[in-house]
Amino acid sequence: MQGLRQQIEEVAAAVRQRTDLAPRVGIILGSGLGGLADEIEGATAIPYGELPHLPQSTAVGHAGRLVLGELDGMPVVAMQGRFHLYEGRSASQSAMMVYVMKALGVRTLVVTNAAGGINPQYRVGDPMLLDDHINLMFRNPLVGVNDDELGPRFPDMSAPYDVRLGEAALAAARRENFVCHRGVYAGMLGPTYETRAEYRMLRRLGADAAGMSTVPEAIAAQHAALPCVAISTITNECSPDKLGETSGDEVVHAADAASGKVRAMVRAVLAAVG
Ligand SMILES: O=P(O)(O)O[C@H]1O[C@H](CO)[C@@H](O)[C@H]1O
Ligand code: HPA
Repeated sequence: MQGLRQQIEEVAAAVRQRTDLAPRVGIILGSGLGGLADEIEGATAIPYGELPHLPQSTAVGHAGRLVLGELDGMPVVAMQGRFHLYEGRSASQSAMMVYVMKALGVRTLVVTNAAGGINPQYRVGDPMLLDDHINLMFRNPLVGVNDDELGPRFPDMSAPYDVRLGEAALAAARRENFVCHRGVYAGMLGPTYETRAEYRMLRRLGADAAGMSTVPEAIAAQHAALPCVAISTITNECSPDKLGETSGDEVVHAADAASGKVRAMVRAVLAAVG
């Protein structure tokens, strides 16, 4: 067995020692969105430090543990904290948990994140369903020898985000009467936020929002043939003509304040998974 697959199996085996629950949906909780895990019933929480091969999660607003249990009757596993490239992780490390979740039984992945709104129509607190992304991290989790048991050497990326499940998330926004955009996420390496000129460039490239995560996870999901839905919360407005200062605390606070909208959308996806 190749190194990565062995690590995946060992992490999954360590999780199985802690709970019999076989999760069907995996949820990655972004900055300020970890509170959704508190709604999981019958929860088993496992700090990443108690699992093999996993680094500590160091990002602000990321608790760093896996939570397994039921959300609206659906068996789920939630990552309360993710691994970013700017924490010094390789793209492969930052995406490994996607394969672990699949090994545990997950068949759908829901990814959430905090992002800067580049589209001038976007306001702080608005959710954005990812329609597509642009990988400007210049890193890819699939670099290296491909393990054909995990997925194909050259995965198709023409539609990385599941349209039907995305529609269910948008329908929740319509039902609950809040604005939800559908747009393109630019994945940046970070940890600096972007300069005015960079935001202007990103807009010209066709991006609606920018963040420092999600892309490696979505690539791994595509590689592993896991349908994926991703939702950003716009935490700072960064159209170049009205750019102010941004801080990590401001981002976490804005994501937390708007988290009820993302929670409603995640629940709608769970209901649509059936
Ligand atoms: O994408 P998540 O993990 O939500 O976090 C976002 O917020 C942090 C910056 O404030 C970066 O980590 C960025 O990617
Ligand atoms: O403006 C941003 N840029 C990159 N990542 C982010 N995460 C939250 N806001 C931002």
